[in-house]
Amino acid sequence: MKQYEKKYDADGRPYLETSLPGLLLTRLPLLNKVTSFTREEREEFGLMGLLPTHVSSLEEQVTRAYANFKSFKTDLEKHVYLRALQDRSEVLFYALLDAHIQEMMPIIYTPTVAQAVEQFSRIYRFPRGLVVNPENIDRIDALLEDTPFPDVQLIVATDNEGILGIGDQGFGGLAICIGKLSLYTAAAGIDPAVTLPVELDVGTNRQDLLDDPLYLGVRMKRLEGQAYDDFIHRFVTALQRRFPRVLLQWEDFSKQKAFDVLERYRDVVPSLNDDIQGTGAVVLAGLLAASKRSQQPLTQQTFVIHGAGAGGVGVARQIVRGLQLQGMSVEAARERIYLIDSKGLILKDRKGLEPYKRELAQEPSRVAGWKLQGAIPSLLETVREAKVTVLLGLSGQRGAFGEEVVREVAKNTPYPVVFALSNPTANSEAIPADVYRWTEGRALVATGSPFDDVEYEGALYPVGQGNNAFIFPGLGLGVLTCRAKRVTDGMLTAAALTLSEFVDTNRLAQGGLYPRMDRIHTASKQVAIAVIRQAVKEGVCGEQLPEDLEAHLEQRLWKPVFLPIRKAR
Ligand SMILES: NC(=O)c1ccc[n+]([C@@H]2O[C@H](COP(=O)([O-])OP(=O)(O)OC[C@H]3O[C@@H](n4cnc5c(N)ncnc54)[C@H](O)[C@@H]3O)[C@@H](O)[C@H]2O)c1
Ligand SMILES: O=C(O)C[C@H](O)C(=O)O
Ligand SMILES: [Mn+2]
Repeated sequence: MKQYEKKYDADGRPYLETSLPGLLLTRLPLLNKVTSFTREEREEFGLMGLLPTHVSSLEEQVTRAYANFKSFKTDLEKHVYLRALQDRSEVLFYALLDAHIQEMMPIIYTPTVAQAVEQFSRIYRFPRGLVVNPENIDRIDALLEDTPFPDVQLIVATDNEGILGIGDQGFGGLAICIGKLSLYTAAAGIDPAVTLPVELDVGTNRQDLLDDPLYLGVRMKRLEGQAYDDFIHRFVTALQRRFPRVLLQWEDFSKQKAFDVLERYRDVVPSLNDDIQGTGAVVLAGLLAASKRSQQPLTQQTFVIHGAGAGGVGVARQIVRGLQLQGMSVEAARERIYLIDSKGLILKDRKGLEPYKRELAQEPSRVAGWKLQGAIPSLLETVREAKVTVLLGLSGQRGAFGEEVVREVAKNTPYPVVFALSNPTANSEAIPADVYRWTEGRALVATGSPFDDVEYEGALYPVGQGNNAFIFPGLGLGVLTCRAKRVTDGMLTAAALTLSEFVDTNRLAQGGLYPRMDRIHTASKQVAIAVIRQAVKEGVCGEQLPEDLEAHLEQRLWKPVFLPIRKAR
């Protein structure tokens, strides 16, 4: 169904043209102006007696919506309110978000989105996105014909197995795709009408979900092996047929599947895995900012990555690229990175070592002289013996960076770097206030979920949010704008370098390694420009763009304003 067409009047002013009846306009989130339908529109669409007398401005509506938002006590209630608002009027939702991004980001995204995922079958309201499951995959071409908008350019899809740090969530993972796409629009001005969240409902291994009478997903154990691969393959090939230029973001796939799916399709459709690549880029940006702050070159650091899944390995790979740019060989760079999973330090001689961990496993000879309690070095032992200076947490293990470990890092360097990147907040490897205390305020800290700035001994330390949200919206804007055929590693590195330069000097001097969240628009635009320039360099652009990219981007951004609506004649 074509809901509307965007047109321009004789003076070049945009308006929406639709043939739908008035009542439907009040039910469709991209057409609904709520109390802002003008007198002319009310007249033209037969809404005269159906709406309140006063015609509100968008600002008045934002004020009213904000008061409503404030009236809710819990974060989950606030989330439900915002999501319902989004389903009622996208313009109002994004205008409200724009005005209060710092306050509302944690409600639509981490940490509250984790509760929304867990409670999804209880808070469900309106359909949003596409649900693909083993019962309808046979008709995938027909499903893709029925999307609410005919020009899908951007998809976030999940198989729900590794949601944030809370694991297999079955059907509820759709809430993450919705949240990520909201950020694409809020941060990078992507038109909501070209986005589509996709639920790949391939089952769940959570017995409690399967036993829950209210659970909304397919009631079966997860598809695995060939059946899983076939399912994904049918989805991707149907997408290629229907939306050949769509950018596909894989989200919260777990471990081996995350790597397999990314590799299988990254040269087939423009696609990225946010947890592997977006996270890698955002962490490299933070490390470069840390290095600027401490005046200690990246090449002199020794890294521990705690957690060797999509996030951890993605970060390791991107650090290797960062070190290569500074003149190190791949081999030397890999030797600097110690990857730790639930079994301890990953060594090359481990039996049954998963393929995606191999490139980053260390030679056993490198730990031969270490003083160890057991056969495999623990986190603490690795930090001590390898003289680690940078701790990166991507394990989802709450409190994994305890006092002993952090103090040990602080012995090895004047500027210990501690990034507790696991989400949501409850899964954070450390609490920033503790880290500052344990390091006498010397640490350079970042977290995956938002934390308040910390006051320590009279000084204020802003805690930067090291979250891929600083990468994917700008990356997507860049890819869509130049119609890039691929998402390359070079584009992610370019995004990281640009973001690292973006933190202002004052904030950096206080130890803030990422911009404040209310600068995410400007940061995303700069990321987009860097991505486009890199795409041009690598010859993967599908479109020639004008020299003044900033102006070009500015005029193509979707903005939350009510456009006039006219009846199609
Ligand atoms: N800040 C960000 O932008 C960002 C981005 C991606 C992931 N993350 C976070 O990283 C965490 C992991 O996500 P993922 O996508 O890599 O998941 P994943 O399922 O792919 O991998 C999880 C990994 O955690 C590790 N792990 C589990 N228990 C451990 C233990 N006791 N000790 C050490 N390691 C252990 C394992 O190595 C496992 O491979 C999550 O909490 C997620 O929120 C943060
Ligand atoms: O969703 C986030 O907040 C970041 C990341 O993609 C994650 O899985 O934790
Ligand atoms: Mn994720």
